[in-house]
Amino acid sequence: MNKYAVIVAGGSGVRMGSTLPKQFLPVCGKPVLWHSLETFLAAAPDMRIILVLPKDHIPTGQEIIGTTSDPARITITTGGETRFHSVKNGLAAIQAPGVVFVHDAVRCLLSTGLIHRCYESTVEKGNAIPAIQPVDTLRIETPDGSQVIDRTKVRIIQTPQTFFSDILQKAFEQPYDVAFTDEASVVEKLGVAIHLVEGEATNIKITRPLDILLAEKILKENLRA
Ligand SMILES: Nc1ccn([C@@H]2O[C@H](COP(=O)(O)OP(=O)(O)OP(=O)(O)O)[C@@H](O)[C@H]2O)c(=O)n1
Ligand SMILES: C[C@](O)(CO)[C@H](O)COP(=O)(O)O
Repeated sequence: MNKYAVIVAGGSGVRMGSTLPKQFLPVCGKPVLWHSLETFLAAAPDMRIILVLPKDHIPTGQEIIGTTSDPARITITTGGETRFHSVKNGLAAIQAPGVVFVHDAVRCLLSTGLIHRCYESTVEKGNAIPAIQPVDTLRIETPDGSQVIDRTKVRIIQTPQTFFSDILQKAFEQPYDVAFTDEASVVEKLGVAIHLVEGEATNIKITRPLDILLAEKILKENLRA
């Protein structure tokens, strides 16, 4: 079956507060984005990657692709106004039916094992959304204050969110809604059931400066293991 990774790197990284968007910042000497590309290239020899980049950073992206182990398997497309629009642009570059992994470029610590788990679960159940359990106590704000909620019923959602291309492309024909914070929310609006798979605690989304330090530490430990 054809395998496509749509790796979205079209954001500006406001919460990181750096001039250079966070996907280009170094972690262990290589750009964040490079680590994500290499893991997808390593996951399957027939994996093709569609990399979604901000318009102004396409030359930087091309340079990074040139330093990967297989630049020929990576094509570039331009990002949009929101993550939804960037994913939609990426999906437009898919030429033939297959399984599609939509992944945040800034979750650069995912393992090939997680990619394989998502693939197998998609083939079996139609889609796969990585999720982990919260470790903190959770409260929801109410008009009177706040109420504790049952954390055993809550999951933290990650990427790669994995689907068959036909359903994903159809879902992304829907008009944009601010409630679309990930692919699962877009596909679910078509009435499709969403299947969670076990995510990884180390599959963090690099968002703030602290996350760069955490990513360095996790990557060094992984390399040692
Ligand atoms: N218009 C956008 C916005 C986000 N993304 C990508 O979606 C992923 C997750 O988004 P997020 O962490 O929110 O990134 P930013 O939007 O860049 O960060 P911020 O919200 O802090 O500005 C990132 O890899 C980001 O580059 C994208 O491709 N296109
Ligand atoms: C897709 C995602 O990473 C799942 O946790 C998340 O929803 C992206 O959110 P952001 O607002 O773009 O950071």
